Amino acid sequence: MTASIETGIEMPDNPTTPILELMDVGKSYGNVHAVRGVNITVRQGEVTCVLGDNGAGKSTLIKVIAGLHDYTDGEMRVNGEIRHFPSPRVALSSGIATVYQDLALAPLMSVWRNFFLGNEMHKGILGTLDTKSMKRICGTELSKMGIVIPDLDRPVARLSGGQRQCLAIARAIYFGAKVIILDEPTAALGVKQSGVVLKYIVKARDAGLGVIFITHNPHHAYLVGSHFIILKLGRVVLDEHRDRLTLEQLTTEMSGGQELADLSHELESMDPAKVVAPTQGKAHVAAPELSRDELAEVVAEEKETE
Ligand SMILES: Nc1ncnc2c1ncn2[C@@H]1O[C@H](COP(=O)(O)OP(=O)(O)OP(=O)(O)O)[C@@H](O)[C@H]1O
Repeated sequence: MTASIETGIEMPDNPTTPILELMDVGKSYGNVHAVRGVNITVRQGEVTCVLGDNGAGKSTLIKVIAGLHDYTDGEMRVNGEIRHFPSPRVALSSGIATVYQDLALAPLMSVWRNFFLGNEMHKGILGTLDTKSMKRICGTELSKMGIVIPDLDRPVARLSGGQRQCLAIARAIYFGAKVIILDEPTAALGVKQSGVVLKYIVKARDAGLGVIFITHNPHHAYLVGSHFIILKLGRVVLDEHRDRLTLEQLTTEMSGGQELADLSHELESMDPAKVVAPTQGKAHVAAPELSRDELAEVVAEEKETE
């Protein structure tokens, strides 16, 4: 193992060995197959984007990698070794950190207290809190990753959503993450704040981490992603590297891809004269108009079948 100069994070000696690999991984809850046959390779210095609609299996995938649930099929390898994590703590000690949407920050506590929450530094025989060192390290780590928070005593509740996300990510990196899973980090943010987080994802990537970016948003994913996986009903329906995929293709695939194309053809083939504009909130299709002769034919046919 070697340590990255920037972050002090241990990296595999052979950089070609993926940090994390899922091979045909499946997870069932009783009869419900939440994910099936999932293959994902996460490498250091790459952002792997996992996209999918509601119910696609994203949360289940996070839970499997983060050690909340064990997988029921396939293999998960960390640095080439097959692993089953019995708990999130074990996943974390193996360098896999997850930043959930609720961030696990204490809003009324200061920035530096949150940075060290659960990992406080102590000094002297009385074991008093080493406030000075914690503030110094917190400031250095945040500025190393390009986050400027002038007052580290400020309560976290007074930071912007983007800054809070970055603080949670910086904390995970400082405490040894090699793979960082970001659960929809831009979902609740506006454009500017999303930009703050996306820049930070790039910084984490450039510091040599393997980033798994879970999102609904193909535009955000495409700005930072090295490769893209779309899950649908628990299966991988797209797995492509950036150089083989355009934003347009990714957006189309995310919004339904082939299904939308089929629907579009179906709609185009419908006679517009037979589709009536919505009336009082209800769309209806007009009954086909028949000529007198056609009507007589239909009546005759119906009589025959009676
Ligand atoms: N604990 C559980 N027990 C039974 N079924 C579950 C459980 N958790 C998830 N599922 C099912 O597994 C499938 C995938 O759910 P999952 O929550 O992983 O999807 P998701 O992509 O994260 O969706 P969302 O974006 O809505 O959170 C769904 O059909 C869901 O109902």
